[in-house]
Amino acid sequence: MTEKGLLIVLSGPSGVGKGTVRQAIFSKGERDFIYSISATTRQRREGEVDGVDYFFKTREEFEDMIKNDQLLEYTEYVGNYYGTPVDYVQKTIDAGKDIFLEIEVQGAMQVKERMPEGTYIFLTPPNMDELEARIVNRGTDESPVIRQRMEKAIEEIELMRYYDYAVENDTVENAVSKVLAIIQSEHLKVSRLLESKLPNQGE
Ligand SMILES: Nc1ncnc2c1ncn2[C@@H]1O[C@H](COP(=O)(O)OP(=O)(O)OP(=O)(O)O)[C@@H](O)[C@H]1O
Ligand SMILES: Nc1nc2c(ncn2[C@@H]2O[C@H](COP(=O)(O)O)[C@@H](O)[C@H]2O)c(=O)[nH]1
Repeated sequence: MTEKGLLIVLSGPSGVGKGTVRQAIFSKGERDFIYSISATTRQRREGEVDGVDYFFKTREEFEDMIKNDQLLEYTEYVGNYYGTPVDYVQKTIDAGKDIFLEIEVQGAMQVKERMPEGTYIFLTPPNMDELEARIVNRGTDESPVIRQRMEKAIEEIELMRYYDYAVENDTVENAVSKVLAIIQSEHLKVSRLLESKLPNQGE
């Protein structure tokens, strides 16, 4: 039996460092991880590339994706749609590769309903002042949007209990090693399960 890839959902409030931690994990090159590129109707930020950071869509295009069942999950977050194209996720897992979804909490809960076998990791900030400082220092959002993101963050942290793991992103290095340890242990669980299903070689 071929081992399927893991579905890894890295979630947590905006600005906590999901992207930073995920990129640091990918650049270590320890496994052949794949990133699930989301679709969004949000305006492209300076430096963002269509098809690399996001698939940038109009609202009409996004609503067509919803109608055509092309999304594993989607949500409206601070005035824009965000969603995960389903085909790519399924094909990657079937090909035996691990796929990372970097998404907010409402979407993560939808994925958990559909794919409970996934690994759900919630990244937490050391405290709320540090979270706000990270969003402000990133310099990508105006004050009203920062306020909305911080209000959302309080609601999102309430839902942390529905995740399999919580990892504090105090330093990127610490968070990366904790997430990698979780993935390694999830792989071990899958391998042991597969071994237990093989016919006994000694018989
Ligand atoms: N451990 C850390 N210590 C200090 N700063 C950090 C840490 N991790 C990330 N940052 C910084 O915090 C800011 C937000 O990080 P990042 O964009 O990765 O967050 P995110 O959770 O992916 O945000 P979003 O969900 O809005 O895309 C960035 O400027 C990043 O450099
Ligand atoms: N439910 C989903 N949330 C997503 C997806 N892609 C990104 N996100 C999350 O949205 C917020 C805002 O992102 P930003 O790029 O505007 O800062 C953040 O928490 C992202 O993780 C998705 O496909 N589905």
